[in-house]
Amino acid sequence: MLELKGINKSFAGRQILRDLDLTVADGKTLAIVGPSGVGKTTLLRIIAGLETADAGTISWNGQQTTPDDLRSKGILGVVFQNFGLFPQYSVRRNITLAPTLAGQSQADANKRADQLLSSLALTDEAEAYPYTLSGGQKQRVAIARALALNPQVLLYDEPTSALDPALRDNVAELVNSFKKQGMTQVVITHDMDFADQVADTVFTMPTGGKD
Ligand SMILES: Nc1ncnc2c1ncn2[C@@H]1O[C@H](COP(=O)(O)OP(=O)(O)OP(=O)(O)O)[C@@H](O)[C@H]1O
Repeated sequence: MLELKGINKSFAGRQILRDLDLTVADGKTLAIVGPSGVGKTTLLRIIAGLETADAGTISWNGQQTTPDDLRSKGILGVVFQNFGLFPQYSVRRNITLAPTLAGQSQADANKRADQLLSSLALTDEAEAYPYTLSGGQKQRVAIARALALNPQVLLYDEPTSALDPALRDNVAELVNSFKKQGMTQVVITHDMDFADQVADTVFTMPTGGKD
């Protein structure tokens, strides 16, 4: 179980998050919703270790931890809003880069990447470069990359915002299929229909943080 307690964050003296508590139950999908500017991405960046909270704690299975630890141990995988793919690398290399940097052999990383590519209907794109892919394909590569380290929690930032509306249902199907496999997922979204399709629990960001 991932737990955040008393998270505070200000930018230039303006408080965005105030004493925010959040619990992500194992095997469930939590949607974090709220209007633009309320601090959803800031919260995700704090969980992912890309931003530092001014105060508050993060625990994993009851033990206090740090976002860096969660990511370096491969507990947490993040799917970024604009996919964050490395343009200079093939799809397969995008997926194997983190595992090989973490010490896996290239052969093992390739094997896992090929399994993921197959399960996400991307086998034919393995050698392609990101710029040649459609939005939906880029999204699935970003998901494959986040899954490559076998995370226990998958975090998505606005997974439908860069997609054609018709592709939203595909992403919802994927999220729901990962749930069936036992994955814990956190989805940041302003798309309430998408939240309804995937979420066990919807957490509405409090707007009280802003001065
Ligand atoms: N690095 C930063 N420096 C200064 N202000 C920032 C920084 N990052 C975010 N903010 C401010 O914090 C507030 C919350 O931003 P955030 O991106 O977290 O909101 P959001 O809820 O994700 O919005 P959206 O749905 O539009 O993406 C905004 O007012 C934003 O301008």
